[in-house]
Amino acid sequence: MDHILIEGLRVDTVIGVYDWERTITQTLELDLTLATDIRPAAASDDLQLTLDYAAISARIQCFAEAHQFALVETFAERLAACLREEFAITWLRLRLRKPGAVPNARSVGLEIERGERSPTR
Ligand SMILES: Nc1nc2c(c(=O)[nH]1)N=C([C@H](O)[C@@H](O)CO)CN2
Repeated sequence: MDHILIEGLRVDTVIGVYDWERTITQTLELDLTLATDIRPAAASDDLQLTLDYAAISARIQCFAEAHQFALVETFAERLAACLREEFAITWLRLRLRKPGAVPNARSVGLEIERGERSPTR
């Protein structure tokens, strides 16, 4: 299976469990791996036949602006569901980081995988 990658996508959103976090926006950093078969697009040189990483990135920006979750877990789960509904994504891996959330940690966040992987060809 082939993968389309989106790495280091930074989005601003209201997110956090504490009162002070409800009054500000914070930046989340996302890495996505999106399973697809790139061969039809490659054979025809046609964007319509693949996952448009620009359109997906724009949708993620829009999603972040439209929601105000407490937990990064909720953000990740709901975003994964949204992307799978709106794009032809059979499987995805989403890594999400919340920089600066824990002062002495280089990074905190999570990684999820959703959907079914097609058999390896
Ligand atoms: N597993 C999680 N732990 C914590 C979260 C979270 O979303 N998932 N959030 C916080 C706070 O909002 C933190 O980011 C603020 O410093 C704490 N733990």
